Amino acid sequence: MSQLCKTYRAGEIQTSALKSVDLEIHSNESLAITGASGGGKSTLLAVMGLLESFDSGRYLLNGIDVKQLSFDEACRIRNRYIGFVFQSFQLIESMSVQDNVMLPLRYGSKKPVAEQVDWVHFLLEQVGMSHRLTHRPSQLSGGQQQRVAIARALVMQPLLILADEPTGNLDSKTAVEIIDLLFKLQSFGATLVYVTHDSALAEQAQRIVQINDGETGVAGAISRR
Ligand SMILES: Nc1ncnc2c1ncn2[C@@H]1O[C@H](COP(=O)(O)OP(=O)(O)OP(=O)(O)O)[C@@H](O)[C@H]1O
Repeated sequence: MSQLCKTYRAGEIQTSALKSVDLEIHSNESLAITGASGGGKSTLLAVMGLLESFDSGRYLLNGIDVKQLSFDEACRIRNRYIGFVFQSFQLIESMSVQDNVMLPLRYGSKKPVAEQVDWVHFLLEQVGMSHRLTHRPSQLSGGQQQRVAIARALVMQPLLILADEPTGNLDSKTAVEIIDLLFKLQSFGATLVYVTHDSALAEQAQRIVQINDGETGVAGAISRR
């Protein structure tokens, strides 16, 4: 993305969240986004994940010019290629663990239901949650909820995993386990981008980008490896 700008508008109030962001992310790399509170990290992640629009600048996602996408095309690409993990897990309370993970398949997969169920069970096994298939999210610990959210993020085999403070609500031991899990996914070929305030967690990424006051630093990204 280059010279990307985003202003939130609510009536008379305008907040310039991204003023000029230049960022190139390579396939299969891991990138941590850090910076001061209110600097635009979550907004940047939301724009990257096609959850938020932007006003000006250019964003090419896997060669696709995002500005040219219709709403429906953006939804389809988001569901098919991008997996999200949020600080607050964002699981649907009225659904079981299994149904939460299955949800993206309902809209984006033509596989027979039996195959979908097998795939969901396999993923839940990978994140250590296959023993809680029928539980509701509130019946799980924070770390368990995040594991389920990660299984849901993976169910469409996304090329890009976007995680916004994925460990923000977890104790430090569980945080390390969750970050390790995210890196395991990256090692299978996905690109991993995560926002964190925790400098130790940020330093595990191949690159760290600082965003403050809506702008990436003068050097853009700091190369770590
Ligand atoms: N939905 C919204 N409507 C209006 N302004 C918003 C909205 N979301 C964020 N902002 C504003 O945009 C700016 C960037 O917010 P953002 O949440 O992206 O920052 P952040 O770096 O993720 O912050 P934090 O580290 O505190 O989570 C802030 O000034 C914020 O007040």
